[in-house]
Amino acid sequence: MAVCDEKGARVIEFQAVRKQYGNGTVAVEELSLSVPVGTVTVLVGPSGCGKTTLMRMVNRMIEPSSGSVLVDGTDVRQRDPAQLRRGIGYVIQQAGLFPHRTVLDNIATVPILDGQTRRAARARAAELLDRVGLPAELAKRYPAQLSGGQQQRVGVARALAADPPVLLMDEPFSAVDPVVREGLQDELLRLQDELDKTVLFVTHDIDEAIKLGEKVAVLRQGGHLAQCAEPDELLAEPADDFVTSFVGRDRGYRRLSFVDSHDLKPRPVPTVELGTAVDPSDQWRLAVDTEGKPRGWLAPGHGAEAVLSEKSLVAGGSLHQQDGPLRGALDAALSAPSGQGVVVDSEGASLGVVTAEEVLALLERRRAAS
Ligand SMILES: Nc1ncnc2c1ncn2[C@@H]1O[C@H](COP(=O)(O)OP(=O)(O)OP(=O)(O)O)[C@@H](O)[C@H]1O
Repeated sequence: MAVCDEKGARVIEFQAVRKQYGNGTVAVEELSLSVPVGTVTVLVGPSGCGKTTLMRMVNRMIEPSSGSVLVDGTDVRQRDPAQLRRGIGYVIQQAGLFPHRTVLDNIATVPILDGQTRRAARARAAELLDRVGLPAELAKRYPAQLSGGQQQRVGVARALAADPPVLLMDEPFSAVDPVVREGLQDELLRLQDELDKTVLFVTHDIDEAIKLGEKVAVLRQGGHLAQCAEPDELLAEPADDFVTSFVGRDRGYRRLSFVDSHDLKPRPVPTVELGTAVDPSDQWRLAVDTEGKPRGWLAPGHGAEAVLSEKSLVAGGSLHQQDGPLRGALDAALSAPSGQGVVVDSEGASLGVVTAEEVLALLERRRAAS
């Protein structure tokens, strides 16, 4: 049986928990898993594999048939459910907001129940609105007057309002489109950097799991824990055929997200500055602004303009942040019209270029060295 057993403090601990529903369905089968303090642990697996059941056992919305769930070292059965839930934020798909309360009052609900004055709770709610990246003018709107992504942000703000040490998030971003979803994921990572909550996050999307989880627990049908590992390890060494097929065919490429690029050396590239005169050339040249930030490429044969303007340029590819994950470097090279990925510093100024060949050669050298 795969077990996720960290040394050190754990906030949530599942000890041989099993759940069989009244109709005989075994949703979770003798599963042990611990969620370390201050980490994001993701439960991922196909539909019906028991993720939600497992998560809801933490706040006693569902009771296990056998085994125990501990929060902060105490069996949750010894805790009063209402009191237990105050210390556990809960975010669900479609946000689950109260439709007849304004955004601000939705966020302030739990602190008011907790005994805060309406004024203090609303002030805190306004602060949280800002923290989850929503403009203050949305405060007086009702949930139906928000987009799906905005509603999800309000859902996250509401869960954070009582400042709970633990957050349960059940497919919170699955109802929004991929672009909004990516924004919400980035926001969660940024918030987590500041807040250091212990988060148990459920998704059926392996990409989301790998992006968000410091630990990823892969479940398979019948609530079996197939593997629990850091994302990099999951991609590098899937425990069995099920995990291999679940993490997908392009896992080699995706794994580059966890490989650093500190020894990748950008090469100098011929550059031309926007707004200046340029001569013709048979090479691709990188166009930059006065601060050295890339603005696009000037194709071979172009030039001889009195003043170089944006309309002469071919749009550039993605940019690779110096020392960022190697996937970014390969992507920059593959997406650039010149085949040369631009490496930028923290200010966004160009440091030079790398080709896909150079990225692969670096990987080869590292492999040989290890
Ligand atoms: N109240 C219930 N009574 C009987 N069976 C249930 C009940 N709730 C869930 N199940 C069953 O238990 C299994 C696990 O369900 P659960 O909702 O935990 O899975 P899940 O992994 O969260 O699925 P999804 O990704 O589709 O939300 C499923 O087979 C489901 O049909």
